[in-house]
Amino acid sequence: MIELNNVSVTYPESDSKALHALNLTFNKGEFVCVLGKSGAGKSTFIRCLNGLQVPTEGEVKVEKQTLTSMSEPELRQIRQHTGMIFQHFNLIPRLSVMQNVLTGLFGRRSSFRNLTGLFTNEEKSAASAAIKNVGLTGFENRRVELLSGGQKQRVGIARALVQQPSVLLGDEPVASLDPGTANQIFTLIRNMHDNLGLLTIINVHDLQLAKKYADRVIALKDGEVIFDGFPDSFGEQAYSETYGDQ
Ligand SMILES: Nc1ncnc2c1ncn2[C@@H]1O[C@H](COP(=O)(O)OP(=O)(O)OP(=O)(O)O)[C@@H](O)[C@H]1O
Repeated sequence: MIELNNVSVTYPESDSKALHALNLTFNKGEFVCVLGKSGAGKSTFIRCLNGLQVPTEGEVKVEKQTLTSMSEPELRQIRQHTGMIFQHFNLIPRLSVMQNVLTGLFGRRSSFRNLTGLFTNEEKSAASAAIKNVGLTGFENRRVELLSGGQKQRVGIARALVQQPSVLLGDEPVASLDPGTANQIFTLIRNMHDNLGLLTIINVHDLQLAKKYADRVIALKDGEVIFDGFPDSFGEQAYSETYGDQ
């Protein structure tokens, strides 16, 4: 479970708040899409959920523990169980699919073992299973720079999967993909979410994707929550409030 209590973020050298006193609770099993136009605060919000962004006010609690008061090992433990997928995939282009997926295991290994680049057979089997789950069996040794955008995002998902996450966060993971591929990636994420009983929170530009895949939609405007409810309840009024100038 993730809980935000009065969370605000003000960036240095900025007059306005990127997030404004957010109070939200997310439970295991929820598939949440976060909508909002450019600059609404979606990325800042997602980054607050795994401690990449520290709130200027308020607190974020994960499993009842406050992120900001956690020790480094505790924070590592939380991050290890939080998979993250990104718009630009954040892969290492010259490395293979297998090597990229194995980096998902770094959080649970010592820095020394990570430096050696050596992995146990068990770790390699876990990575192979994740690669199979995203439909990339046969591509294990392919350099990721040679893959299509959709295939790269599948590698990103496999890297998250190998972490054995309980939470999956996505910052515009399909914004660089064509609509057909975006749908395939969302189907894959939704299946993974259902099979593993995750809490999934994803920023998305496309309202249709949010309506099709999410259980809950949150809309942000100028750092404030202006809608929080079922996708079917997100109608014309909410749309124009979110994307218009009202
Ligand atoms: N590092 C930063 N320093 C200063 N201001 C920032 C920084 N990052 C974001 N902002 C500002 O905070 C606000 C929210 O930005 P954020 O990136 O969270 O929005 P977003 O909804 O994710 O936008 P987009 O869809 O364009 O990625 C914006 O006004 C932005 O200009």
